[in-house]
Amino acid sequence: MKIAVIGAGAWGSTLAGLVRENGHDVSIWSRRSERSLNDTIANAELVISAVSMKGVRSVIEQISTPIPAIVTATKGLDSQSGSDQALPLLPSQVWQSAFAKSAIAVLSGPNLSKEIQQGLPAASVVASQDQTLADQVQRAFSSSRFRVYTNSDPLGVELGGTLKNVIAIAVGACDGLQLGTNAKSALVTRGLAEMIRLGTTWGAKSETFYGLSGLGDLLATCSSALSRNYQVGFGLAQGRSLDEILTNLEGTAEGINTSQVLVRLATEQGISMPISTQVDRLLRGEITPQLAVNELMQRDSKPEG
Ligand SMILES: NC(=O)C1=CN([C@@H]2O[C@H](COP(=O)(O)OP(=O)(O)OC[C@H]3O[C@@H](n4cnc5c(N)ncnc54)[C@H](OP(=O)(O)O)[C@@H]3O)[C@@H](O)[C@H]2O)C=CC1
Ligand SMILES: O=C(CO)COP(=O)(O)O
Repeated sequence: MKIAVIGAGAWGSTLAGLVRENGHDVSIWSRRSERSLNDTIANAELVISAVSMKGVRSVIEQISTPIPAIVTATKGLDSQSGSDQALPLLPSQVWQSAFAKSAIAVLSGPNLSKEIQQGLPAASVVASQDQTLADQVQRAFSSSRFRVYTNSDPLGVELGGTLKNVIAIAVGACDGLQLGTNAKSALVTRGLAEMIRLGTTWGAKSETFYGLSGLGDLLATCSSALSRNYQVGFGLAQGRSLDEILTNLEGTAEGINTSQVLVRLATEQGISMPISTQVDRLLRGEITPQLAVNELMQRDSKPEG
């Protein structure tokens, strides 16, 4: 297949490597490429977008050629949408609104790019309402070291990968404060409950969040110092400023933008997101990591659920 990958960051380069290894004809575009974006994607049967959320709209605006099928691997929420109770758009929805006729799939899962680049085994999920596309993408990526499942709940798959980044910041802070394994397990579990509460209110299936793109990615991101989101939380707990952390961070931590968009809308909609709310306050410099822990521990007693 002729495949074009947009974005030559950590994830775009890794994804390009996976499909190239499977014998596909792969071209990759970045802002530093000499070849234009439109030339790069012309005649591609599949376009894979792995740009960070802040680049999605600007990339789309540059495209003037039709695209038959798009796979988006971005994990974020669009900050230009989602006011007055309207839901913020997910990356696939931004693509779909610009390319109404294109088939769209999302790729998400516990996929720390550095481990995949080292050749370590991993699994992922491709979700689409178009089963033919999901099957095609599954075949394009599957190998003895990259196992791909299909899923028919793209909204749940995309939200899982997006929301877990906020929880990973919380867990990074928990580890930075050396609060122990019990606290970390509680955060991950209650974080998942929060993801499911919001996700199902927004229309995703609860069971999707127990799969690779939800719980799977939550576990990967919350247990690895390779995660940029985890590193942000860890650094804040060690007393470093967000500016200093971002200056030294290798790559994008989507949870920062996601928490802002998410918490604003969850508050408007009356959806309880206590962990995400404390992460948002922490990132805004409104609270210290230790005070955020105190606030979470001293919330009103309630049944689990
Ligand atoms: N790294 C990982 O392990 C994984 C990352 N992801 C997700 O993939 C996305 C990209 O992550 P990653 O590659 O790690 O991040 P990097 O920081 O390594 O790369 C950022 C990417 O976004 C592009 N980009 C950023 N701003 C713009 C802009 N204004 N216009 C156009 N392009 C822009 C960059 O383009 P350019 O190439 O031109 O510099 C680059 O390709 C994120 O949403 C992330 O959550 C998902 C799974 C795993
Ligand atoms: O999404 C990821 C792993 O699945 C990458 O996590 P970070 O963006 O936190 O590095």
